[in-house]
Amino acid sequence: MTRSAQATGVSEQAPQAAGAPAAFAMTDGHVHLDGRPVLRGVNLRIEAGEVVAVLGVNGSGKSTLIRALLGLTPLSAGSAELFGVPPGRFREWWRVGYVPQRLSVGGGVPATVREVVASGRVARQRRLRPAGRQDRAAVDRALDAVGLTGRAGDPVGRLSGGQQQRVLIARALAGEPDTFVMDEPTAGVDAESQAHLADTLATLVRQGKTVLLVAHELGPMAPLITRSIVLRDGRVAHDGPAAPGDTGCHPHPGREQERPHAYDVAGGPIGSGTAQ
Ligand SMILES: Nc1ncnc2c1ncn2[C@@H]1O[C@H](COP(=O)(O)OP(=O)(O)OP(=O)(O)O)[C@@H](O)[C@H]1O
Repeated sequence: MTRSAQATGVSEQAPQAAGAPAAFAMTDGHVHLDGRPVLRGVNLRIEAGEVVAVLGVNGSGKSTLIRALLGLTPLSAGSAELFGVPPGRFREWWRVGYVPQRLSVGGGVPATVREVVASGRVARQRRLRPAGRQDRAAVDRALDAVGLTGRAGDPVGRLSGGQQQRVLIARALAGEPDTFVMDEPTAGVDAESQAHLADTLATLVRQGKTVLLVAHELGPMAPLITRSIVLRDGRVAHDGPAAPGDTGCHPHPGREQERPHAYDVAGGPIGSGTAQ
């Protein structure tokens, strides 16, 4: 295990003031895609400072849930809020670092690693102002955090899948947000990149950042997770603390692969009706 994955220590950030709005909230959220219900009556509230894993079988609606929380996929019914504001009216986008499942600048775009990471500063920069010293320093720190300083000048297309995932994480870090949303950051990622991610995540946890991540396999990130939400067929099947060693009837975030996919609250396997 990497050094900081073991250090799940106390947050360096002051606790959230009482009465502060949740980082994410959804009330009776429904999403239909192609006329099919994908999210069905989801209720959840994620406070600032929580480190939450969203688990579930393929097609259970994990990506759709986080996209809906960010306003990237519209709700067909119900409501969502980001820091107390509906996503459509939310303006403080610098507060949220989103790490999508895949790098989308790849195909033929000759952007360098540094350029992609620097794009994470956009929400922080004032319009039409060139990047300043602070921006460059933030990009340098982000590259260093994911171990890609030496690759900064390389086209991203030349990096491995795991390294490209680290570029996306660095892009989110560069914006210095207080909240991270990561969609399967370890999917198809090599062991070295997984260890880097666990290190980075441990640092974020120590800093008191809010983290919401979708994962199939938590691996070295498992000890950092404070809460797990399991989706089943577009509904929340489990929502509770992810205590290490708690293998009772609750899903254990780090052991999905041992028991094919997540388990439901009754301890039985989640139906595979929606698996792809
Ligand atoms: N743009 C879309 N149009 C139509 N259906 C979609 C769209 N995106 C996702 N779906 C469907 O919605 C369901 C939930 O997809 P989603 O990607 O949210 O699941 P997931 O739990 O994140 O799956 P995975 O683990 O495979 O990423 C799936 O059945 C999927 O096929």
